[in-house]
Amino acid sequence: MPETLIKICGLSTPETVDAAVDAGASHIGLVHYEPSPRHVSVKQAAELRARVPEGVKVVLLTVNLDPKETAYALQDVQPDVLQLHGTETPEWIGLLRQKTELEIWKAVGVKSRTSLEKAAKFTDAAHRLIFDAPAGALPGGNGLALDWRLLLNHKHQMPWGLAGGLTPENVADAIRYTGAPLVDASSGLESEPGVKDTAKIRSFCEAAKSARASA
Ligand SMILES: O=C(O)c1ccccc1N[C@@H]1O[C@H](COP(=O)(O)O)[C@@H](O)[C@H]1O
Repeated sequence: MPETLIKICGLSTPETVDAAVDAGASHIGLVHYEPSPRHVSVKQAAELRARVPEGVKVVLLTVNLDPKETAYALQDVQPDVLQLHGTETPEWIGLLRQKTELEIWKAVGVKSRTSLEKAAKFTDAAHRLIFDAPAGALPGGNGLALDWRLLLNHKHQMPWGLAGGLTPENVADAIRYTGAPLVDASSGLESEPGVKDTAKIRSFCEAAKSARASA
């Protein structure tokens, strides 16, 4: 069984970035979205990005950011992946893909099997889908889980990942139940909104790795 990829998102300090790298995360997520308690400016994101060693990928997360701001952020941060967590269309993502070599992930809120079927429209546009709970107070990062049963027997047409309310306590079950090739967590690893807890980051990575080993 291939390794489950682990994305730790919403990191905003050097200490928590280092903790996620040391714990074995494959992806470090930086949220550039002002309404979020995890928002980092382009300058902060570029500084955090610079600490991440080769071999660990950096994901810049934006929400309906306009094309000029997106270009500016990509140029300064130089992420490996751009995660789009708003209502970006396949057409817009397709245009972006023509202009950059970057890997692009599209987050999709899943409330029914229909949501999964509709996500097929991103097949030729994005490189990976991130299945999250439907939007709440924020478009994501609400600590809400989607109904994992919806993913059972779903025929995935492209690479994907599971997000939404993942914690050190439930991530192993999530991996075994859904077979997710990538898990993505943010608010479940915090002591308060926007404040990551390094012990939770470590426990999450350990639990995800042990689930992969026992699957
Ligand atoms: O983390 C945020 O603040 C955020 C803001 C806007 C869009 C997405 C956001 N986070 C992403 O949402 C999912 C699920 O997060 P959670 O584990 O339920 O808190 C994940 O991809 C986060 O990176």
